[in-house]
Amino acid sequence: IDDTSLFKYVSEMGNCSDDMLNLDSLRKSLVREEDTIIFSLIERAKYPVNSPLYDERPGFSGSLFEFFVKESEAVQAKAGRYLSVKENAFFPDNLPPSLLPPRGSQQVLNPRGASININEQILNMYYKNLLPLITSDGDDGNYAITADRDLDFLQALSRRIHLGKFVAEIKFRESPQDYTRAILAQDKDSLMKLLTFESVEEMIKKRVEKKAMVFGQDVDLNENDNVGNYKVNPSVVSRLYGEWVIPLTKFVEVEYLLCRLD
Ligand SMILES: O=C(O)C(=O)C[C@]1(C(=O)O)C=C[C@@H](O)C=C1
Repeated sequence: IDDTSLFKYVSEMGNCSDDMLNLDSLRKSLVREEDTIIFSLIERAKYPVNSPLYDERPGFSGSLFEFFVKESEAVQAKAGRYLSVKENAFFPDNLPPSLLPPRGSQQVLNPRGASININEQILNMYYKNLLPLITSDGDDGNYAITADRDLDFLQALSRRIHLGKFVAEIKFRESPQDYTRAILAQDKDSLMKLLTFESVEEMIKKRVEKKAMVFGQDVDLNENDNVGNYKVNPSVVSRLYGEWVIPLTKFVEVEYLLCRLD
């Protein structure tokens, strides 16, 4: 792709928001999403694992949790949630249409890349790795509120991870030549190397651990009373980012770039 066609592509993007096209401000959005993710993790960790919520149940064609998510997503779809390219449903098939009209198209992304949805992978990671790590054993019967906390947490994770599409778009626009070479060769390893900044990743892992200490401490009026008492183990939050959030964001970035020139 030469500079002229890149310029044409960028100018055709028309009314895209500046915030989504600048790596610094997009990174600020990722930092803000950390707060949402950590608070929703703390909220979910208040309840035990409540495993019957996730078991197949007669009458629900799946688990109670799946039923809860599908019904919640249907309401949110009607209220326009999925009109935003930043939102991806966990069960996107058969969602009802929005009752609100679309809010002016934001065609920042390549249309094929924009439709990438790895929520199935996020959900599997959640059941298999995350829930056992952040919850205690047990069943207190509070299934509806537990499912509500799960969904909040999952939506925050999903939003953060799928912002990788925007990060990838910006990176492509910043170095079109380097990326084009790797995209034409469909070379995932080179793409992964090009988009990786290890120092940024290290900083994120340290910052989320610190945020977990600050957000998760017990606050009372006697100073120093609760030092070291946290609602979730801060190292679990750093692990969450190091093992899942950042790798899945990078996976989305690579998938996006692979179809960027389609
Ligand atoms: O900030 C970036 O450059 C990103 O691509 C995002 C991100 C992340 O997931 O936080 C992913 C890859 C980079 O190595 C650093 C950070």
